[in-house]
Amino acid sequence: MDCRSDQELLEIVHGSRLHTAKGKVADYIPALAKADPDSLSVAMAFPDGNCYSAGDVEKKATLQSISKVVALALALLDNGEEYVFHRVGMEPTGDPFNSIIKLETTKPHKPLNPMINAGALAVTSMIKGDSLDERLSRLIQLCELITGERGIGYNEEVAMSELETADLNRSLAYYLKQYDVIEGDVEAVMELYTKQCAIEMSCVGLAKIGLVLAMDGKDPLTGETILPPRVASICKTFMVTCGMYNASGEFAIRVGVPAKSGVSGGIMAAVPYRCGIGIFGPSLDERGNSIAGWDLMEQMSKKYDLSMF
Ligand SMILES: NC(=O)CC[C@H](N)C(=O)O
Repeated sequence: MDCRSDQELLEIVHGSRLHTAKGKVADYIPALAKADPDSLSVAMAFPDGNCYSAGDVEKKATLQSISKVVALALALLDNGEEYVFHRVGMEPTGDPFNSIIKLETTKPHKPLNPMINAGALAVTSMIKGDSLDERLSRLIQLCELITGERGIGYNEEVAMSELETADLNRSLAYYLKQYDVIEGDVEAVMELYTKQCAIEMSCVGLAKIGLVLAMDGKDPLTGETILPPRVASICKTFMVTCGMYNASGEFAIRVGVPAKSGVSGGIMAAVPYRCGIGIFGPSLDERGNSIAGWDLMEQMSKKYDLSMF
């Protein structure tokens, strides 16, 4: 049985909210430390157009690593599979998202997948456009097309805060430039990447992204192809193998759906042919996933039998 009311979700939110106290808001990007650790919101979007939600649904938050999925889709559309995977691999790392270690030990020196920071920086550098503004607006336009929402923007304070403190990401990007994985100006890539990570939406927007991926790239109401099925399939596969950082294996066992998280506490999930799920809950566990969001996903997976395995 699928969810049929906001009230059903509210009951699950009440239970999961108890977990927020056990986690911690990300503070390595100083502006993210301002988030309310007790905040929690969830939305489930269905192919029939119904969307149920509960918690602090109106609150917008930044995508952070969830943006890596949309950026990958755009880089694939711009360059094709062969070009992209010549520069970025397809394997999970088992390491934290910002780790540099395998970049040096793997030969050739290309990032192992597009969901870790090194891989995402390479992918972002492949987005086409004549200027940084054009590249960013193409990415935002794709977000608008997928969510069906207009007026999506990015949070300037969060973007600046990350750009000023992103020394680790900067070192990953310069390392990649050395080995020609990133071409062109590293600082421009850094600026685009931090703005991309700071794109803002509510949990409803996240659920809509999940829904389009769940429906193989189609808008279920109009039947319009928003992303080619192959692109949607690649995105979902990476979400299963690498979407929840170095907790992706455990998440597959406990929840069993393609999902991508971000350090703002977002989780975007695509339950094949059933629904899209969006969550924001800024309090994180030690691996950088929303602690209450993870619990919500587990409870929803049990209640609605969501696991694809
Ligand atoms: N895990 C994340 O959400 C990381 C995104 C963040 N902008 C970073 O690059 O560190």
